Formats: sequence, structure tokens, C-alpha cells
Amino acid sequence: MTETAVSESRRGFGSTLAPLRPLLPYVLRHFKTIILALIALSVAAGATLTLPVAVRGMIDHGFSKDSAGGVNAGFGALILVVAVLALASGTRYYLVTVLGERVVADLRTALFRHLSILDASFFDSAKTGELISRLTADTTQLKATFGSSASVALRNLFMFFGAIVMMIVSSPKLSGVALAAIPLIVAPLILSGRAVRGRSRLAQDALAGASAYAAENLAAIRTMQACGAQDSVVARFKGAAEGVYDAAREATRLRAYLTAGAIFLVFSSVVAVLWLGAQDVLASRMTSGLLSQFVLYAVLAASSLGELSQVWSEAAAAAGAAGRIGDILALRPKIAAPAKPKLLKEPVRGRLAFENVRFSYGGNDGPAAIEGLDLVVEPGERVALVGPSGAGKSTLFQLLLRFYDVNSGSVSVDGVDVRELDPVQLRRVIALAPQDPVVFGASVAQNIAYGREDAPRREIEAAARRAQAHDFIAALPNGYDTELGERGVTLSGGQRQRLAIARAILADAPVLLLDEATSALDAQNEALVQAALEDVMAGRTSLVIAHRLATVLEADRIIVLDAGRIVEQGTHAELIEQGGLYSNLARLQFGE
Ligand SMILES: Nc1ncnc2c1ncn2[C@@H]1O[C@H](COP(=O)(O)OP(=O)(O)OP(=O)(O)O)[C@@H](O)[C@H]1O
Repeated sequence: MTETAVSESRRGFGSTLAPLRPLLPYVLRHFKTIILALIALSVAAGATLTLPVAVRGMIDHGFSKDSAGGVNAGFGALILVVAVLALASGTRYYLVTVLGERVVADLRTALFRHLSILDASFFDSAKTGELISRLTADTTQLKATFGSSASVALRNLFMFFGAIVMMIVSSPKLSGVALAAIPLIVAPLILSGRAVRGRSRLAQDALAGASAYAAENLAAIRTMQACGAQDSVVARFKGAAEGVYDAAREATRLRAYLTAGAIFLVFSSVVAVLWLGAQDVLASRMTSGLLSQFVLYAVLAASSLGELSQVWSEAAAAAGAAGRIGDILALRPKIAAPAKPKLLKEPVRGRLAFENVRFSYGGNDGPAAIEGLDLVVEPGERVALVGPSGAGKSTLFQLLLRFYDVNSGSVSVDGVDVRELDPVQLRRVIALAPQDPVVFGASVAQNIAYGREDAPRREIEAAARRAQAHDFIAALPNGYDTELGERGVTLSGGQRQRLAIARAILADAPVLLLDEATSALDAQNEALVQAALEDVMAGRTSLVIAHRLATVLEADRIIVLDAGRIVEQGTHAELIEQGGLYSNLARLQFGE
């Protein structure tokens, strides 16, 4: 048992549903629907509760020969009651079920929006498949609760209390006996709720784990097949699926005990009361009609209680699912805009400065990825970053985009510390063309305009032309409207890169971060990409992780990084002259 589970168990009954509390605002937002549903609910319950009175009238007076007219009127009224009952029940069902769907749709969007603002460091350790499971399976579990279960619970709560009142009206003495049994029935139900919640959370966690494993392996299906790992992967997935089954079976077993126990206790107390009442009727202390009325109310109350126990365990299970969603919603991103963010002066010039920066992915005590780094890039300057793998080149990009905060020192744009800016504004002045650009399942035009959905087609095409991408796009089956990605056309590495460059050109930001890749390109493609890059870099401050000789030759300055520090800087000729790390790298990488 975790620490929080222990402290919760001390807090008592109410804590079983506590994880549902953060979700309450999503329900209360729909106040009007709730009121309408309550009205429909009261009408339906009221109609149901008049039925036993009618039955009593029928038994005690209805079957004498002289009241045929009364019988007809009685049955007529009954039909009316039934019609009201049907209409009110249908309305209640619709309102409450739709409310459940509404709440879950809102919650899914809220959860996704929240995920979209969380820090890069959260996603370093989170598994996508698991998050997807939270977005789908957990919210679906909640839908059952906010929809049908809430509806069933409310109806039965009304019925239960209504029936109790009518039982007391019918026979205070018999009611006293019946009511005495209620605490005996309810207490174990409530107590077991927490156990159900715990089991249900285990089941949902196991499901999320299995989803994460499946998502990871399906995303790398080619590697899986190439390595012949299908059998072992399937075996591990089977293990995860069995884990889900075991956890769900445990939760269900507990709920089955609950149901059986509740039914036995509830109906045996009805039988006991019926027996007592039968004695009264035999001794003529009560009419048989009144006993029938009482018993009908008792059965109504009993079955409501039975259904309530079922709903209680469902709600407890939902609370299990809600727990993880609440945990994610409670996460506050560390990288966020300050209360009063500064604004960059327009026009943004694009002067970048790192001052005595130390940064580690593992927090203050972790191993440094960047250490004692000072670097100023002047507006319009073109700087190439080189260095061995793991030297910290990409990390500098991450810090500029403020995906992470430095441990000490500062990173600034146009003299403003990035921590004083709204990250949204900061990222708007920086365009990033990554090494392995992502293509989304959308049209070519939408892919280029990613992040600038309002861009007119004319500008999208102009950007594609400048990125040397127009010709291959025009040759696609539907041109700019061709669907890309999973269910569409697959692009080559070089085509994807040019698409990313077009995206960067369209973004028209004063700072360009470029992670070059040459591995994906043949000579012809490389020349095209190079031409596109020349165009996009002109007039902007650009920081390029260089893999090509052409880039370092064109650069105003080359920065050589090693183990998070700047070890050399200068032009290509100067650095070759020095005969240090750069000259070695240049010989290996560029064949100098
Ligand atoms: N998300 C991360 N979490 C933890 N450590 C990381 C993360 N990203 C990078 N690192 C570590 O930080 C160091 C610098 O990595 P970085 O990606 O900046 O190197 P690089 O110079 O860009 O290398 P390459 O040329 O291979 O891309 C490496 O030791 C790497 O293992």
C-alpha cells in the first residue's frame, strides 16, 4: 500500500469517492441539465410510488360487484400514471446519459489540453501509450459513472427514500423492524467500496501498461519484425493482458460478493417483515390490502438499495480510474509564463546569448550536459555547431526553446532572459527544422502550415517553392491536398526535410535553429536541400548543427563543443590551422 493509500484509509468512507472530486466542476457546469433531470426523476419516482396505493385499493375495495365503475376509473387513472412514468423515465434517461457523454468529452479535451502544456521533462519519462489509455479507457470508465450509474443512483435514491416514507405511512411498526436492518446492510457495502476502488485502479493501471507496451512496439513494427522479436513481444504483451484480466477479475469478484451479500440481506429482511405482517393480518390487526401495499413498498425500497449497492461499487471503480486522471490534471508545468511576462521589442532582432550556463537533464545534482558555457550569437549571424555525438549540441536548442530551464546562468533573446518571457511568444520568434522532421497525418498544405493554420494557400505554395519542395508536391496525386502520414503517402527522408524547411520558411521567424541531416539524402537531394537552406538562412540569426562541409564553410563562425563545453571557435580555416578537435572531426566527417 502506498503512503497516500494508507492516509486515505484513515480518513473513512467519504474518501472512497474522493478522486472523483476534481472532476465535479465538469459536471456542475451543466446545472440546467441537472435540474431538468432531477425534475424528471422526481416525477418518475412519484409515479412509481403511487402504484402500490392503487394496488391496495384494488385488493381491499376493488373486487366487490357494486364498484365496476370505480374499477374502470381506477384502471384508467393507472394508465395515466404509467404514461407519466414512461415519459419522465425516458426524459431522465436521455438527459443523464447525454450529460455523462458531455462531461467525458469535456474531460478528454481538458486532459489533452493539459498534456499539451506539460514540460518536455514529463514526456521524457511518460509513455505515450499509457497516456492514450488515460485519455480513452479511463474516461470511458468514468462515462459509465457520470451517465448511466448516476442516473440509476439518483432514481434509486429517490425511490428508496420515497418507499421508506410510504412504508412508515403504511405501517410504522413493520417499518421500524425493516429500518433496523438497513445499517446492517449498508455498512459493509460502504466499507468494501474502497477495496473495489483500489482493485479497479490496479486494473486500469495494468491496462495502461499493456497499451503503452503495444503502442511502443507497433510504432517500431519494422524493427520488431527485422529482429524476429514477434514471439517474445507477443509473449510479453500476453503477460500484460493477463495482468489486466487478473486485476479486473479481482475487482469483479469483490463486486460479486457485494452484490450477493446485498441481495441476501435485503430480501431476507423483506421476508422477515412479511412474516411479521402475516401474523398481524391473521390476528385481524391489518387488512391484507395494507400488507400488500407495505410489502410492495418494502420490495421497492429493497430493490433500490440492491441497485444502489451495485452503483456504489461502480462509482468506487470509477474513482479508481479518476485517480490517475486527477493526478495528471494536478501536474503543474514548471516551464510556464511568469505572472507578468516581458514582451520582446518589435522587430525582434534575434540576438542570442548563453551566459555561464550549466544544465543537467537530471536536475541540479545530475551529470551536466552543458557546463560553464558562454556564447553570444549576433543578429543575422550564421553559427555552425559541431562536436562529437553527445557533446550537447541539441541540448543548446532545447534550452533556447525553453523546453528545459538552466540550473544556473542564463539564456536570453534580445537581452531578455527566456524565463521572463511567455514561452508561446519565445517559440514564435524561433523556427526549428529538426534532423528527423515529423510528418503528421494531414494534407501536405496542412503539414507546411502546422502551427499557422490561417496561412493562405498562396503563402504555403511560396514557402514550398523556396524550400525546393514545390516540384515533388505538384507531382503527388492530389498536389497540396495529398494526405500524408499513416493513411496517406509516405515521403522520403529528403522530401520530409524540405517540407520541414518550408514549414520554417512559412513561420518567418527571426531565429532559425537547424539540425542538419545528410544521412537521408542522395547527392541531388542534398544540393536541393542546401539551396533551400541558403534561402531560409539569409537575413536571420541561424544556429545550425552542422553535418555538411558546405555549412561550416558558409558559417560566420564555427563553435566546437565537447562534453558540454565550448572547446574551440573560429572559421574553418582558423580551426584547421589550430589542429585541434575540429581538424580531427573535419578529417573524419568531411574527408578534409
Ligand atoms: N531527454 C534527455 N534526458 C536525459 N539526458 C539527455 C536527454 N537528451 C540528451 N541527453 C544527454 O545529454 C547529453 C547531450 O546530448 P545532446 O543530444 O545535446 O548531444 P548532441 O551533441 O546533440 O549529440 P548528437 O550529435 O548525437 O545528436 C548526452 O549525454 C545525452 O545522453
